[in-house]
Amino acid sequence: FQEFPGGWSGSSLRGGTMDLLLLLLLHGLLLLPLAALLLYRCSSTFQYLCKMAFFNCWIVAMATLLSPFAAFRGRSVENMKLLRASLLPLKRFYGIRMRVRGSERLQLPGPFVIVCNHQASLDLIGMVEVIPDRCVPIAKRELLYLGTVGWACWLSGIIFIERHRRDAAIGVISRTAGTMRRENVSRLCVWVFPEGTRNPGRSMLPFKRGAFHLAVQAQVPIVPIVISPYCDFFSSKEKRFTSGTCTIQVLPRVETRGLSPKDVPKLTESVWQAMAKALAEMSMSDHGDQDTEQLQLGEDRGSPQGQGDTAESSK
Ligand SMILES: CCCCCCCCCCCCCC(=O)SCCNC(=O)CCNC(=O)[C@H](O)C(C)(C)COP(=O)(O)OP(=O)(O)OC[C@H]1O[C@@H](n2cnc3c(N)ncnc32)[C@H](O)[C@@H]1OP(=O)(O)O
Ligand SMILES: CCCCCCCC/C=C\CCCCCCCC(=O)OC[C@@H](O)COP(=O)(O)O
Repeated sequence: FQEFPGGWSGSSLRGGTMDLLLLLLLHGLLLLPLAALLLYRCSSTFQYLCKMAFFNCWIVAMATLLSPFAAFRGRSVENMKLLRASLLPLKRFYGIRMRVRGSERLQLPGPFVIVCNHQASLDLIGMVEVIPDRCVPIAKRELLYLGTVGWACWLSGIIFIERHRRDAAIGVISRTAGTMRRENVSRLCVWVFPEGTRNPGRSMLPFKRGAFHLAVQAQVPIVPIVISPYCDFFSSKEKRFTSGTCTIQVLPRVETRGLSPKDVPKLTESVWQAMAKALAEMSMSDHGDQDTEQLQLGEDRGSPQGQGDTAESSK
């Protein structure tokens, strides 16, 4: 290499450039987290995206970690305990305060079907707050293809249906009813989102009938659960996700003993009405807050089989 005036050689010049690049890279590495932090503080959209990314990453990470342990047991509803435990901390990360009302209504000795409104994937956080032991959700088949998440769901006994293949879905539901009847001794409960898809906001879609056929076929009670609207702290449309309070209201159970398939439309409608009323009351009051008096009035007026009181637990 040719000598430069001042004694700089080509290689030392290249070395200097490398040093400069390294310095810039180091600054970049230091500045990037700072910039991200600043953006997180200033932009609610960025905050929403980060929180949702964390939600999905957490689920994938937990599924990947836990599936091998669950696999030791094989496909079993007992694995739901692992899945539940892994999702329980999420509410703390997000600063979501959960209030559960009427949880004693879930302490039934026999099997039953839970029906719950479905606003967003965030419902998982509410679901794990109240889901009883030996209870499996019915989920869309697409979840089965989400790698380790699908594997974890399958190992936990989650029931998959193809929503667009009605006959196949009805077949799965009938077999589930059979299992519920057979496993009467060791009680199996099923959790269904009867809207059949996510529906953000303060209203509910008309219910699909599968959950109600299931309960009638198995001759087991239906326990409706209403999760208060997330609007105060979460909106996927507005890309907003802050901390907040969520109320989960367990409604009185509805008996199905003696009912036949022809009673299903009326049964579906009456449960929808009871849940819509509870949801409307929650929407009107702050954070889905409701006083006990209102609830008891609701029970007297509304549901066919009012049971239990309205104990509240705040977690
Ligand atoms: C760490 C790892 C963590 C992992 C976390 C993951 C956790 C996962 C959590 C999981 C969360 C996942 C959350 C999710 O994935 S939510 C999505 C999945 N859930 C659902 O789809 C809800 C259940 N679906 C239904 O109930 C639908 O009814 C089906 C799919 C069955 C049909 O839908 P469709 O739109 O076609 O119908 P329709 O309801 O208007 O009914 C039409 C006709 O069919 C009759 N009919 C219906 N059913 C039955 C029956 N069983 N026996 C006899 N007849 C039946 C009915 O009476 C009616 O006839 P008629 O009365 O008009 O004459
Ligand atoms: C090899 C493949 C690798 C795949 C990588 C997996 C990435 C998966 C990321 C996150 C998994 C999160 C799963 C959350 C499940 C939430 C359940 C849920 O809310 O399902 C929606 C369903 O009720 C209704 O769906 P639609 O509203 O009809 O739509």
